[in-house]
Amino acid sequence: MVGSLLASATPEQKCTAPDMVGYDEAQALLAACMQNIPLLPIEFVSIAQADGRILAEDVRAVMPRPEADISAMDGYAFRCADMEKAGNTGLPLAGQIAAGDTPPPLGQDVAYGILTGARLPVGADCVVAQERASIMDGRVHLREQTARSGLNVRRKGEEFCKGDMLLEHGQKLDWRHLPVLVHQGKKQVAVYKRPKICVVANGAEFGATATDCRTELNTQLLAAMLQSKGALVTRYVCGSDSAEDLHKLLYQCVQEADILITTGGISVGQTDHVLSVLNQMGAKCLFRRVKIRPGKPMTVMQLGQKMVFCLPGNPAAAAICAQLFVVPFLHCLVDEKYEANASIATEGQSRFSYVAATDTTCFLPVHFTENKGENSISLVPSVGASDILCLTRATGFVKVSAGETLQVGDMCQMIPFTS
Ligand SMILES: Nc1nc2c(c(=O)[nH]1)N[C@H]1C(S)=C(S)[C@@H](COP(=O)(O)OP(=O)(O)OC[C@H]3O[C@@H](n4cnc5c(N)ncnc54)[C@H](O)[C@@H]3O)O[C@H]1N2
Ligand code: MOO
Repeated sequence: MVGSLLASATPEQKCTAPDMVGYDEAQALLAACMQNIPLLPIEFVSIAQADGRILAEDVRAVMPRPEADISAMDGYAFRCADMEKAGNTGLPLAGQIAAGDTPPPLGQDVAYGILTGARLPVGADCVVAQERASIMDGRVHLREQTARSGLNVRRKGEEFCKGDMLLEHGQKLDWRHLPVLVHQGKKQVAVYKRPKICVVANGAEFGATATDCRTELNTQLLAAMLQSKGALVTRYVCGSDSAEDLHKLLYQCVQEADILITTGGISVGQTDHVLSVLNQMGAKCLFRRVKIRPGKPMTVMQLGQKMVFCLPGNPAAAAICAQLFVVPFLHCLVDEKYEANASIATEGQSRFSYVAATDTTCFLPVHFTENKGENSISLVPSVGASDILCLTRATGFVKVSAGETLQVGDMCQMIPFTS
């Protein structure tokens, strides 16, 4: 089998689109293509189902929080000026207010017992904790503490006022955002539909008949990465080197997914069928191969309205290419603008030097540390594009553009890995 493959070596997979484009050109081609791709449709889900979804509306406060002046302590509420005037005689206790009660307005020269979370009577402007007061003959006396206006009061609107922007469109929702939505009385929230993605690995080394069997890794890696961006991912493996098998699988995936991602089989080897199979299916290349390391075989195609990202097979290359091209693409489906590496880069001083070849933009796994206000970025040792352990040691990557040199001590930008 090995002999026959070498003997019958055929020309590499063909594509009429720009081949071996520079990194910036690849990003520009993708950005231009994005202009014709509509945002994802919107759907309404209950708050209980909103975790992990991307918000498709701006949420402004329809009510303030706190909704009224609220006691922050179990104690006594009164008007400061009344207590000051009363001095040693204290103020008579006019009643008790618990959370959930609607108290009557505060009368002149009286105090109320009040519990944490209870609404202050209109007219009261402070609360003294019960351990800092004493009751004698039904009157409240202060111990050691002088009252001041605002003491132990959670002021109406101190967290936010009616009309304030609470959550912005495009926000990925998690447990932190749900109380805000619930507080605003929302039963449902507008979110973007999850794009359906099929991630397809291929290679006979992952099949049951392989004599030198390998463990397929990339579909797990990519599914986790893209699910965290709001996508619904299904994983498939074509465990053979047959173009027909791959064709069948990709055809099925096109029926079920909005976006296709392949990994492996996109280089120039005899069994790299991804490009030719997709071509046969009618897909057109946006760009074929990029002058980057890792990830040179990275190819993007369009099959009708559907995008197909053909990632390299080497796991670290697949991961970096997904971060560079697929994650910004997903971000763009819920935002109007395409931004490569939309995540905010972190600046630090390089602890290493690196010279990028004149024609290749390099992406290096790095570790970011902060010590006494000094940000450092160190190179994570890696044996190359197949290295999976280096990904666990790295917090992100640094781009060194083609022909550029990074020196020790230079300021550089780490693009953090998105989870
Ligand atoms: N003559 C040339 N050979 C290669 C070139 C080249 O330009 N000329 N490019 C090299 C580069 S760079 C890369 S990257 C690889 C990528 O090739 P493919 O994307 O076609 O990937 P495969 O050949 O299928 O696999 C490469 C490597 O990765 C392993 N792999 C593949 N898929 C997975 C997976 N899902 N999980 C785990 N590991 C996977 C596979 O077993 C191979 O070891 O091509 C170079 N060759
Ligand atoms: O470009 Mo490849 O991804 O280095 O092995």
